[in-house]
Amino acid sequence: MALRLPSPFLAKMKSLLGENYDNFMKSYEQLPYAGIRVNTLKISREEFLKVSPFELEPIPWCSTGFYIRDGERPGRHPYYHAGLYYIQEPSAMAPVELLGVAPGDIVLDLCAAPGGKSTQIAAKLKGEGVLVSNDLHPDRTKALAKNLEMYGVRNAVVLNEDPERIAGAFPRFFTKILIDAPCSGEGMFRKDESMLKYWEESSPLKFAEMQREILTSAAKMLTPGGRLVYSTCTFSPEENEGMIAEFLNNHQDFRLVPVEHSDYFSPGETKWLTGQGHVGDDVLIQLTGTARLWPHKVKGEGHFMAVLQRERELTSGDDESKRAALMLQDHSNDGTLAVSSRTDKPRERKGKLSLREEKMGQSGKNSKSGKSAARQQTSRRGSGDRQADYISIDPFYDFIREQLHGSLSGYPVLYGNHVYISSLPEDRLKQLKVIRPGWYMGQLKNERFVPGHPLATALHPEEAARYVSLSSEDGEAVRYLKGETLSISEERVVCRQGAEAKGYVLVCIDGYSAGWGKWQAGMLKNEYPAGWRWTSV
Ligand SMILES: C[S@@+](CC[C@H](N)C(=O)[O-])C[C@H]1O[C@@H](n2cnc3c(N)ncnc32)[C@H](O)[C@@H]1O
Repeated sequence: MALRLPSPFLAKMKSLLGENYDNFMKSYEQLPYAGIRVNTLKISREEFLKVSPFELEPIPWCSTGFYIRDGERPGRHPYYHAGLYYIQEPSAMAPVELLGVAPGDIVLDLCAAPGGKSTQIAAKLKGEGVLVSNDLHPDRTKALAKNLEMYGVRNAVVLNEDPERIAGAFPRFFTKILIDAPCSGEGMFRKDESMLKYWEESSPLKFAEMQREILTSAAKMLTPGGRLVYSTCTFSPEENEGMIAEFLNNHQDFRLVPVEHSDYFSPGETKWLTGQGHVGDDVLIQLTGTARLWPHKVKGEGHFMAVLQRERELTSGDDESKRAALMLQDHSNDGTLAVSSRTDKPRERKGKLSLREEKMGQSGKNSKSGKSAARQQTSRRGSGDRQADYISIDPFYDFIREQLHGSLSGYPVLYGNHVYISSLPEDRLKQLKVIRPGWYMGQLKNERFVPGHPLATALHPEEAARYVSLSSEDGEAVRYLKGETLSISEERVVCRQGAEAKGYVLVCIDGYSAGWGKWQAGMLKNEYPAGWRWTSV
């Protein structure tokens, strides 16, 4: 059925596009393009090209992105569950490519759910540096956290906050910021018809209001010399060139970094700004350096991107960014731990961490209830006992020493009896609504440590004491993903020197980690979490 586009939208596009309008309209006669992006945290691009179950065509603006043929079902392959690729609309892969992320960067993805761009940023960080992924909407942060876990990201913190509150906690802190802004979604009508339901003539102005606030908060968090990419999937000038013009007018210490225009990156439309208030000539010239992806010019949906940079000159406010860089360079001098399976337990902590008073997902404003939860735990364990406020983390250290090979670096954080390794010190997150303070290790239970699923998905087989690899082709992998117990002979359990086959096993699909199992006497007990299971027939 043909797409029924709202007539005020069509009239607007006609007046904006003039002679290009007919070409633009023809794009709605085509099917949207489907894409996947290789997750290089788990597999290299070259390896993926060798094992890909799909016919791939490179996406010109993203070296790890590929078009797949219409009708393919990439969500129904075991490699999807092993996190080898992310299913992503091709144009949506462009903004992160312009952010220039390098390992060691301190990155904020401010409007991040469900995590397409966060997983792309994480792949570029290669596990070094910090990724803070935030979304305002609590429900959407669940999908965000799950995707970061599925794709084996070790150094992400997930927040559910208003950007202005994050700005209060992290002034001039981030070297890179992405704002993939909430927008009127005009560029996605072909891909996602449901966007049409919410569109009204007034939508662009409504969203512009939100975007203005988000940009203003983000500006406070960027280090001097840092880079900010602003992107939308809409055509309206108020949300795009107009928003950036206003931002540059109000932020004299920012300049636009021009995007190199090409067959696919078209220049920003400065002539559309007429009547949008005063825009100086200097700003107008800069704005041509923004970029648009047009559905009638590229194989992808409509997108807009602007790259902004904060001037580098040193001011007194630099102290915080310098501290951030130092903090990341040295985890060892401030009471935090470099957790390594090859070294002994750090002595200064005596194997214990104090219980955190707030519970997961509770912000400073809810900390009262967090306190009472902690108190209840204390009283259950007996008042007057000085140990009552403490939980032994020893079983966790025992687990990593016995089961893992290699080093895990970061700040160990306890939320209740849940252990995380965070890329930020715990006190940096104190006042914020934290969904995940870091990489989830597992749970301390009855003086034992039960490893969590995200610990497994981010490991490589050589880091585990033992692993077993299931084939994606003979149905065994799907049976594991469905939660079945498998019969696995002892010879198939690959053990690190000195380890016996019995115990926790990293379960891999064609050599790529997917979850835990527990092997004993020829049987692999399934530890794949119920909520993640393969449900299609
Ligand atoms: C375009 S979507 C982001 C898509 C995401 N970047 C990705 O690649 O998967 C915009 C997101 O902004 C979130 N959002 C809306 N208002 C926000 C605000 N004021 N601050 C932060 N996030 C906001 C929405 O919940 C939505 O998830």
